[in-house]
Order: sequence, then C-alpha cells, then structure tokens
Amino acid sequence: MASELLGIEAAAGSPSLAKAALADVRAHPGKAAGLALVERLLSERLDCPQPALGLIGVGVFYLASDDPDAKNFSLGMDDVNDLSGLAQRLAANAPQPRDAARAGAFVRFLHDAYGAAVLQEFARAMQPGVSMSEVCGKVTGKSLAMVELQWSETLSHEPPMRGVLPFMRWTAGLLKPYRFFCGMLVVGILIQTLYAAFMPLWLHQLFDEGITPHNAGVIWRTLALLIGGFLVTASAGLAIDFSVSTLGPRALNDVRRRVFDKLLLLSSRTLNRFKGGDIVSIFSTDIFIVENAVVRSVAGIVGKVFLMIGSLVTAVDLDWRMALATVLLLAIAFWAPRQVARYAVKAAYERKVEDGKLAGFIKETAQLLPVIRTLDIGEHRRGMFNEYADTIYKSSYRQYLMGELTSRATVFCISAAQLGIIGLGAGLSLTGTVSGGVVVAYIGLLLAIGGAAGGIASLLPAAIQAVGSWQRIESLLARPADVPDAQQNAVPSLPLSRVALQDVTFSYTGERLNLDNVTLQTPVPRRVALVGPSGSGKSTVINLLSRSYDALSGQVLLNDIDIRKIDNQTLRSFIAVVNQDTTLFEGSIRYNIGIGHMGATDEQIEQAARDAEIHDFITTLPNGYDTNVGEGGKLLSGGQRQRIVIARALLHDPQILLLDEATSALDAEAEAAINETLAKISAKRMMFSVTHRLNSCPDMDMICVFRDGKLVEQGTHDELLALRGVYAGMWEKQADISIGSSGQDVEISIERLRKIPLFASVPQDDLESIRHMLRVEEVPADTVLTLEGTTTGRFYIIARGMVESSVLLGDGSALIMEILEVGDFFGEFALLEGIPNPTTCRTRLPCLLLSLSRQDLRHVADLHRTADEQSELEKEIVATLDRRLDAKLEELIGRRMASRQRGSAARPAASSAESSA
Ligand SMILES: Nc1ncnc2c1ncn2[C@@H]1O[C@H](COP(=O)(O)OP(=O)(O)OP(=O)(O)O)[C@@H](O)[C@H]1O
Repeated sequence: MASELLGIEAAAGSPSLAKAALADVRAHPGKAAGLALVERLLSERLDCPQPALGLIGVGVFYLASDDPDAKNFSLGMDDVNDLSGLAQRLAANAPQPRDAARAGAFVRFLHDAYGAAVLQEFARAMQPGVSMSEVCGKVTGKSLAMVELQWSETLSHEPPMRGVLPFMRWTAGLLKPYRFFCGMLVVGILIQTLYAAFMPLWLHQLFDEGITPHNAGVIWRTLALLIGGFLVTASAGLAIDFSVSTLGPRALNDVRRRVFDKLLLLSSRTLNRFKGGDIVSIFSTDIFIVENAVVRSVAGIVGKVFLMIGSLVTAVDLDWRMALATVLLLAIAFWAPRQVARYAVKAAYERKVEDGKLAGFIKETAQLLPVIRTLDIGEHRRGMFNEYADTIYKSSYRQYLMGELTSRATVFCISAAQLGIIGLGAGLSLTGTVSGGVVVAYIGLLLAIGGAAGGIASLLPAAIQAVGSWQRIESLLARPADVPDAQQNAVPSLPLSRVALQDVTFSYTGERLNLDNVTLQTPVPRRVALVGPSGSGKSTVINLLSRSYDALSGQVLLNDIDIRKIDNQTLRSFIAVVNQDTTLFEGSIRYNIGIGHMGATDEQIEQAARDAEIHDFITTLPNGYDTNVGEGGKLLSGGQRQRIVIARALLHDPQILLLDEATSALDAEAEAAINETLAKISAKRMMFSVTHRLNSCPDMDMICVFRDGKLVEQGTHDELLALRGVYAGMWEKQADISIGSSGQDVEISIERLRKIPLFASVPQDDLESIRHMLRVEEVPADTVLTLEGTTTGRFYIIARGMVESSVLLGDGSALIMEILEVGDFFGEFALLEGIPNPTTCRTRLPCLLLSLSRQDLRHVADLHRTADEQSELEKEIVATLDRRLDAKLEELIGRRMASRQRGSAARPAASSAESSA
C-alpha cells in the first residue's frame, strides 16, 4: 500500500530496506516498524530530505496501517489550516494520533488530486529551510492557502461511525434536563424489575415453604405479595408510558432546535457541501426515526437490562456457582452479536446517506421537469434514478439483513447460554449440590432473562436504524459554526467614504482562482458596474463585499477597515444585496418588507415600498399590506416580488447597494420599469451592479471589466471605449441593439447586422429587408429554441438574456458548449435546407430575441431579382454557413472527445454535474 501510494515498485531492494528499518526500530525503541520502513523508502528510494519523513512519511504510514480504531478521526476545517506547523511538528516529534490522521488525509489528497509523481515531487521539495508556501508553489503551482482550501474540500465531512452504546449515551444526555420524567421512568422501570425479580423468590417460597409443607399462612402471604406487586407494577407501567411519551418528543424537539440553530450558523461554503435533500430529510426523517426509537425502544431496552440485572442479583442469592456461570455465559452471549451490530450500524448509516441523495435527486427532477421535457432527457434521468434506486435497494437490503442478523444472533446466543445453565443446574441437582426448588426458581429466572434478552433483540433493528439517523444528525451538528464573524468589533465611521478590494484572491474550491489579485477602489457615493463574460467573477465580488465568503488573500475594505474586523450586524446594516432570486417568505407583504429591518414601523415599511414604487400596487389589493404572498411569493408576479425585495433592502437605508443581475430573471417590461426605480434609489448611495446588458453603463461612474477572475479594465464608459479592449468589444456587440422603454420593441441597426458574418456581403437593400423581417420574440427562461439533430427552428440574435448551447453525450447527459449573451446569435443552420442543428440552444434567463426563418430569407432573396442574382445571394449565405458549420463541427468533435476522455477518468456523476453547471 505504501509503495503503491508513492508510486514505486515494492519488491526491488526490499530486504535491505527492511533490515535497515529494523535497525532503526532497535535504535529507537517504541518506533513502529512500518513507519521506519516508510521512512527508509522515502529517504533511500526517493531521495527525500528529512522534513518529508515527518509529513509524508507519517501520512503514508497512517494510510497503510489497517488499524481501524487508530483512524477514528473526523477532520474539520481547522485541521487543514497550518500545514506548515503540522509538517514541523511531525518532523520534530513522535506523531500525535490526530496529527498522524491529518498527515494521512493530506497524503491521500495530494495523491488523489495530483498523482503519485507529484506526491514524490512534493516530498523531495521539502528541503530544510524551504517554506511550505514555496513547496506548494513549486510543485502544484498554487499558493499554500489554495492547497489547504483544495485539501479541505476533499475531506470527508462525516463523523466517525459509532455504535449503539454511544447512541444510548447521547440519548441519556438529551433526557437529562427532564429530571422529573426521567425519575418517573426509572422508578417505574425499577418497580417492574423488582417485581419480576422477586416473583421467582416468592414462587420458590410458595413451592418450598407453602405448598410442599401445606402451610396456609405462607401461601396467603405470598399470594398477597404477588397480587399487590402486580397492581403496583401495572401503575408503574402507566407511569412509564406517560414519561416516555413526554420525554421522546421533548428531547427530540430540543434536537430540532439545535439542528436549526446550527443551520443558521453555517457558512455558504459549508452549505454548498450538502446535497439538496440532506437537510430536509434530517428534519423530516432522521429526527422522527430517533424520536420513535427513544419512545419505543430505549425505555424497553433499559427496562429489560434492569430486569436482567435484577434477575442476576436474585440468581446470586439462589446459588452463586450457577449465578457466576450465568454471568459468564451471558457476557459471551452479548459480546458475540456486537460484531454483527457494527456492520448493521454502518449499513443503516449508508442507507440514510443514500436516502438523502435520492431525496435531492427527486427534488431537482421535480424542479427541472420542464427542462427535462424540453431537452428530452427523460430516459437519461430514468437511468440515473434506476442507479439511485439500485443503490438504495442494496443498502436497504444490507441494513435489514444486518439488523435482523444482529437480533437473531442475540437470541441464538442467549438461548445457547440458557441451555448451558439449565444443563449445569441439572448436573448440580444430581450431585445434590442444589435443591429441586432452586433449579425450578432458576428456570423461572432464565425464562425472565431469556424473555428480556429476546425483547432487547427484537428492539435492536429499530435502534440500529436510529443510530444511522443519529449519525446523520450528528454530521450536521458536528460542523463548526463557520459563518464568518468579526475578529474585532471595529465600526467604520459614517458616512462611508471608500470601498476597496486590495490584492484580493479568492477560490471556491481551491482548484482554480475565481478572483485573481483584484484591486479596485472607489469613493462613496459612486455607481459601479461589474461587467464581463459569464463566469468571469462578477458575482464573486458581490459575495466578498457582502461577506458571504472571505478572501483567500488580500483585503476588502470599508473606509480603511478590513470587513473581517466589522461585526456582522454592523456590516449588514451598511449593505443590502438584491439578486435575481425573488423568492419571498410565506406571509404578508408587510412581513416580507419588514424583515429588512426588524422593528420597523408601518410608516417606515410604507416609505420603503414607496421608494421601491410598489406602494400604489399594494394599496389596490383588498388586504393591502396584509395580503399573503403565498409560498415563495407565488401569488405575485416576478416584477412585484422583486420590488418587494428592493423595498426590504431599502428599509434599513443601506450605504451600499449590491445588485447582482437584479432584473435578469424578470420579463423585459418589468426589467425596464425596475431599472428606472433602481436608477433613482441608487443616486445617493454606493451601488455595485452586476449586469450583462451594457446599456446602463454610460451612466455609471465606473465600470469594472472582469475576465477569467481578473479585473482587466476599469474606467468610465468613454475611457474604456477609447481603450478598444474587452469592454469596447462587448459594447460593439451590444450597441445598436436597443430595447424600447416598454421593454418589448427591439431595434437593430444595419451596421450591427452587417457585423454578423452571415450577412457580411449581403447588399444594403437586402439587409434592410432582412432587418424588417426580423421578428421580436419574448421567451421565458428554460425554453429550448433549437434542438440538436433537427432541421427546424429559426435564426436568433439575442437582445436580452442568456442562452446556453449544449450537445448530448453518449451517456445521455448534456455537455455545455457555449454561454451566449446579448449580441450573440445562434440557430443560423436553420436557414439552410436540410442541415440539422449541431447543438441544442436553451434560454437560461428570460430572453428578448430577434428571429428570422428560412422562408423569410428566401423571400428576401426572391425580391426584385432574376434567378441568377437570387442564387448569388443565397450562394453567398450558404458558403458562409458552410464555413461556419465546418468550424462548428470541428469544435464539437474536439469538445466531445475531450469530454469522453474526461468521462472515462471521472465518475458518472461528473457529467451530470457538468450539465447542471
Ligand atoms: N459556489 C460555487 N462553488 C464553486 N464554484 C463556483 C461557485 N460559484 C461560482 N463558482 C465559479 O466561480 C466562477 C465565477 O463565478 P461568478 O458567479 O462570480 O461569475 P459571474 O461573472 O458572476 O457569472 P454570471 O455572469 O454567469 O453570473 C465561475 O467559474 C463559477 O463556475
């Protein structure tokens, strides 16, 4: 295993290495032989320096050793920080267990993410005096912080597997605050246990001292004890029922609260790691299963354990030899099934994880049903569903089988123990060591113990299922509360005078930089547009300004204060974010605006609604501000919802307004109206606005142009046009496509049309005719406009919105080819007879499009022309399209090949992730 990880041949030279390693062990008593061997491998076979023997040597040895208890660590974010410190400690001292686990996780990450060769290179680069930052930079090309982040993303965030006993301890901790009910439960169980324990003694008394010698007094006294005991036990049973019914729901309600509180404290980064269905199924399924187990199983198991202990005490009183044999045999009988129970708990947990995945998949399918239909990928999704269903079947099968086997193994072992004890009793009575009465009483005791053990065994499958659910609850509760919080409580003086990003780098996953050394600063008030192609990092700037994430390096400053030093509440009072998500909370309009500033008066709420220009609409509603908006706000239109979100943002009068494509999910008319409102409200405050349409840019004080995470240009509209760089190119693409104030008429100039290669050589008057033929189409998001392989469709120019072009791969998933934005065009092959569309084009956002059909083009070609001239025009267009088609097909083939190569290396899930990217 060690040589496999290090990518070297194990066999050659091994005997001498082993001998040398043994010598090391002799020289350093207490050193593990395996670690000595790994160190020898590193130093002699790979020529690694001394410092590498610590981090890499311990890590490789940790992974190669197969002691499961030594690996019972769950590593968190804190464990990936300070890689340098870890390496130094491991080089200098004997490894502590947690550090060894961290080293193992690091080696596993480096090996899996970069391969054995880079792992070797890393080890060799750890020369004395060379810092970890230099090693990371040299070997991976990334900063130390990036490598640590990338490593953290690979860590399993699951807590280590635990069994039924820790679950019992956890449950006891939950019940602790409810002392009265716990007391009632314990007293009830004790009464039941005592009765069950005394009953055989009383029976023994009845038989040996009452019935055999015909002593009526003893008979009546014993019968009275039995009947009295029975009545008290029945009342104790009622007390138990009452207390478990109260304890279970109360204790689990506390768990619900804790899980919900934890949810509110998780950062965006941590939340991204959960599957869609996970959190909901923790609340809806897991907590219920644990509650059910607490109510139905735990009291039963505890009662039966008490009963067995009570029976054993009685057994000692009857005959100590048989009692000793009973204890020994029972201990063996309970130990043996624990081995099966370990697998049962693991299977129950795996089943819960699979349930969560399926829930997420179903939720996604229900949400994206229209897309699935339009892309015609129902079969592909069914295939994925079948895979999930198969996995669930396998894990359910394991869960039930292991649960039942644990239960059966318990019953089997107890029955075998019972038989052994009866045999022993019979033997002892033959030699006259014990009386017949003792043996009879013992049989009664064994029946009680066997019954109790059988009862425990029958509750085990439910308890094991609950342990699986508990593990999932713990997987959320164990996450550190990592919403970024203030390191100091600094408060910038008001009014704000400067907002700046200083040498900021940022990455979401550590794989690549999503913001690369961005420096920008701007005085307040100022209106700043963030523009650039899709994926260039515009929204990431908004995420850092609103502190949804912290920069990897560099600073985000308000005045001259790093926002990490400003407490969250203060920061939130300065900043409001409006993005394209207009989902509202179920409740009244007043509630939905009012939560922008808790405690706001009705007048303040109405003023905010006026500023957002929604007050007049609200007053026309029969219930005015008390109108319920429905789930997610579905009773209102997108534009109305967005105005309510804007009113909410305005309610606390933010100094900085962050707009992240605030209007792109709305229809064109609503966008035009809301843009006017936004222009008014941003006049007197700082505004950062992410936008794809550049028409608002000439009015902005500053435009920041991003490309591949870099700030490539900044300045005013005129300055950037003069630069003739990225912005100028984007402007040229979008200029001359104007949308009227109603948001529904689109005008395109002849010059703009001429820049489309298709029309480059079309005579002026024909181009004029084509311009008139263009039809304006308003298309909602998620609409398929051209379908791969079909010959139908139209030619489109995008005036507003975003379109995604994709191809289907062999496995039925979609590969995104291009994101098309304002000024781009697609569907040109629909203008040719019989040429199938090479890609499927689907709107990502609501779009405004200009479109042309094949018939329209033919009609233009027919105008005032002889047959020869006609064919000239058509020929020209056909030739251009042919060239484009060739280029497109070449690109398609290349992308498909690349994707196939990636696909063969990656897991199947990767392609679907790509399609949903
Ligand atoms: N939560 C995330 N996890 C991982 N990567 C992300 C996440 N959010 C964004 N990214 C990646 O970061 C890069 C920048 O994304 P960002 O959203 O800032 O781009 P953008 O310029 O706003 O794009 P768009 O205009 O399409 O919204 C993209 O490559 C994107 O895939």
